Amino acid sequence: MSWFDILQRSFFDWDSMAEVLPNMLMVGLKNTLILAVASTLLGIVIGMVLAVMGISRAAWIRLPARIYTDVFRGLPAIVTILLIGQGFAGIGRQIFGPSPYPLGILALSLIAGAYIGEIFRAGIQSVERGQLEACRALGMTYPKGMRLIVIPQGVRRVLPALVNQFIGNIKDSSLVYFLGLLASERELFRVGQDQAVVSGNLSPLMLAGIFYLVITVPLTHVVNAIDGRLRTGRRVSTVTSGLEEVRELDETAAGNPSDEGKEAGLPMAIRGARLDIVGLDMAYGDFKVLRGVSLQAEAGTITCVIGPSGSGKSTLLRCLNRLAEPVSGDIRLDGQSVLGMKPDLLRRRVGMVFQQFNLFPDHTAIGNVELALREVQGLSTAESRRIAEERLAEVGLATRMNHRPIDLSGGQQQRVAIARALALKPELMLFDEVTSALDPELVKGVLNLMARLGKSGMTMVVVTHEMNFARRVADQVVFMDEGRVVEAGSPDAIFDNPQSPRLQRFLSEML
Ligand SMILES: Nc1ncnc2c1ncn2[C@@H]1O[C@H](COP(=O)(O)OP(=O)(O)OP(=O)(O)O)[C@@H](O)[C@H]1O
Repeated sequence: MSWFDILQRSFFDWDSMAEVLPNMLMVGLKNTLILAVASTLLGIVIGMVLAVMGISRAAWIRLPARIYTDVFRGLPAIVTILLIGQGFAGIGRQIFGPSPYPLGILALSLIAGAYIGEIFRAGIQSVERGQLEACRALGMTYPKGMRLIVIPQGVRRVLPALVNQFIGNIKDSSLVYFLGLLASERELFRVGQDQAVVSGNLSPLMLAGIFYLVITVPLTHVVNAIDGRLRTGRRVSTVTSGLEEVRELDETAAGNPSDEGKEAGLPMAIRGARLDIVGLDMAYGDFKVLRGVSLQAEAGTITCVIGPSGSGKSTLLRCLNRLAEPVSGDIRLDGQSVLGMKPDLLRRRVGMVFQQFNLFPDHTAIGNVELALREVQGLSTAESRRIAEERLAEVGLATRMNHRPIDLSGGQQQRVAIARALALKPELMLFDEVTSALDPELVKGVLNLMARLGKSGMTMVVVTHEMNFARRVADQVVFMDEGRVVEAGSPDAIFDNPQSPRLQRFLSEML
């Protein structure tokens, strides 16, 4: 007999394969899928609990999750399966009857949970900090921001790794036969192995191997395709030049002529609050970032904060909506101290726009704007949508409401972020270097929008390096250095008649 014939008889004996095929399908495949699906689902539940524990700030919550993960990831799967399957056999019999099958699922889940927990944790921690900050700035509580934005984004990022885990469970399910499964519970491997003994060749086992590959290989490719699609959504190609964007915005402004009490392009009537900051101190550990900052902003005015890098401008802004907590001093909105308010209630009154936009990438432009209206303000879906459409139209994005952030230019993204903050009708708006991340030709559109907003009655505090903007639109300009307000006054006083040598030097470098 030739080598070819010997190999064919051993591995590809069609008769042996045909004989085992019905059993392979009806018993083996069914049981393998039940074992793998059930243990992955239970593993996902265990993994999610472990991941949430693992990112807790409390060490006593993190520690048990760590120990669990180390133990179940460190032990060989077969050891865990035997320890659980045989160690708990008596209890298992009382609960589940003579079948060791449920204990097999439990053992596989405990192992999968340890890996899935680490996968989830890595995914959640890979979501940019700005996403949670944006949630909090919109008035969401920490758990709500995690549930609605951070965890779904993190989980989506690790979808391929989760599928790998499912594939791992399909393969590990072949170890469960060590528990002595009943004939009706045999999985693919066991069916193949038993028949191999009967037929005297390896063909039934080969067929089991082919079944494993038929399940796992296409699955990997399908999930990679789904992952790619989820990552970007349906891409819309819209290349708009920055100059075109400015024209669009100008048209929006002209298309909404001012009514009584309403400004061009921003028909929403806004009532700004008066802001008083009194002797504010803030420190990161021992490092004092703000030192006795005091300043007032009348309702409906624009205050531009300028100063060198590291002077504490962003920190001051973050104290105003309590993304950073001051050490001492006071902040008052219309005379009411914000330090006694619940932060999420305060943030419904104080909107914030960030340098990096921090839009939610999985949501469209309109989805970004309506989310907090629904989830924070509790408005109906229809009402949230109506308001979101209005706000987006006002910032010149009526035709791009269904675009995802990835399909918008930086300037358009920043305008969505402004619309998102405006939708909650804040009394005070904070802008943290909102044009610094934009290409130069996109800056003008955003600045023009902010200038229009400033005329609408909104109180605005704007941290900016755009000196021309500050000179043109600010009611007052505040110069900060080393955590202190060094000089504050009208744009003319600050830019044309600076008093302190530090401001003079700063301006000579900036202008
Ligand atoms: N989370 C933090 N932990 C520790 N130090 C921080 C933190 N955030 C900011 N700082 C430090 O606090 C100081 C003030 O930072 P802040 O961002 O408020 O300054 P800034 O004037 O806004 O600067 P820039 O214009 O560069 O953003 C800097 O020295 C910065 O390194």
